[in-house]
Amino acid sequence: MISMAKANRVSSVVVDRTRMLICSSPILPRTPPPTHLRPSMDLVPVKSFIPLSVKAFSTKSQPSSGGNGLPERVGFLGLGIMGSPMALNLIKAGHDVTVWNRTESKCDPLVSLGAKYKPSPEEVAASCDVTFAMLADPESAVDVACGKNGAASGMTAGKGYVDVSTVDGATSKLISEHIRATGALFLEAPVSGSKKPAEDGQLIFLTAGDEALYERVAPFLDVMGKSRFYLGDVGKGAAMKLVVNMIMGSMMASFSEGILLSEKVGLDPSVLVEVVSQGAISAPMYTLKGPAMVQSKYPTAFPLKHQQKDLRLALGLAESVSQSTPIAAAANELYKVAKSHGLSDQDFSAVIEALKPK
Ligand SMILES: NC(=O)C1=CN([C@@H]2O[C@H](COP(=O)(O)OP(=O)(O)OC[C@H]3O[C@@H](n4cnc5c(N)ncnc54)[C@H](OP(=O)(O)O)[C@@H]3O)[C@@H](O)[C@H]2O)C=CC1
Ligand SMILES: O=CC(=O)O
Repeated sequence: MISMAKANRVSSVVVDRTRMLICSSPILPRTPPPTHLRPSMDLVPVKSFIPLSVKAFSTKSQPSSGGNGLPERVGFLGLGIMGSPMALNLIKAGHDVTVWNRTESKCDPLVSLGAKYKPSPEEVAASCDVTFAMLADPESAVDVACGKNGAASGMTAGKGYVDVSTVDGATSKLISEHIRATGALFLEAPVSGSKKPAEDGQLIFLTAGDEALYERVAPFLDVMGKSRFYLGDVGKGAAMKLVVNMIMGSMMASFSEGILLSEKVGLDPSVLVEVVSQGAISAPMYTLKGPAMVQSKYPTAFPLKHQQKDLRLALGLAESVSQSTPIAAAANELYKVAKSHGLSDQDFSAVIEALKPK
């Protein structure tokens, strides 16, 4: 179902995976649970632990089968900027997709294209072999997976849960615990790449958790993405994603300062964007967003509130290993100011507004 060119790109990363597994670093030290993980939350209790049987699944990435020879039924929870195009690509590729979203109306376009609808995460999980979740933040990811009528309540042995939201490692481990207690398998698989790569099936998956599930869902990841990395134990995928987005948030803050400084000293900021694009610090992100930023336009691809969330979580990760991150800490403050100016739902490039005199 994927083109040969795409298949080749994907397979080259899979070969590299062996090296990545060998190079993986020790597990990070434990950190105190964040507020949304504390016991006051209305979570469905973890059932008694059922040992995993990785032998239950093939270690080959295809064919995609629910273990009964029939095609896997795929669930998708969370149809925001990212989840909608990801689920759409699965439908377009001919998969049997069942969707749920908190705001039900967002399911309609996908249902009109052939998706099934279920009224709760639990019912999606119960009716599907593998369920993906693409949710806003740690709180919503935990609620949808482990809360009342959450996905874990519909999980049983033989099923799989793949959380592609950007969350911290502690959140991912909590969700993993709830899912695995049902006998099902868990994979965290946050994505690098924004709205357009999601639409184009060009995301980069940063996965960790049950390797048998990684192999099993590889055909789906290959529909939605251009490459995939398997990084080891639960938490490693979350950590990789947070480090990448920490760098990205600082880059955007620095670019914003440059645009405004160039303007103030009488340079044309559009020329600055062009100069940057031709040199060693060129980045697709600058080329894509720079021209609009110069015109004070921020069409939302990656909401600013999510970038600030990622910086916050990355700073927590850094603190847990006593790694100094002063640049990211300063950038985080800037995104917080931007949020206080009502820019949460704008693209994260709107952080430049926080540097303008009000
Ligand atoms: N946009 C991007 O460029 C990228 C985003 N990401 C990450 O992917 C995730 C999703 O991002 P994106 O699609 O942009 O975000 P959106 O804000 O567009 O969508 C968020 C989704 O989460 C749901 N949601 C939020 N709160 C709750 C809740 N309490 N209970 C149930 N569902 C809830 C929303 O439901 P509803 O529709 O009802 O509001 C919606 O489906 C985030 O973790 C983000 O950091 C990763 C890579 C790129
Ligand atoms: O998380 C955002 C992205 O562009 O990647």
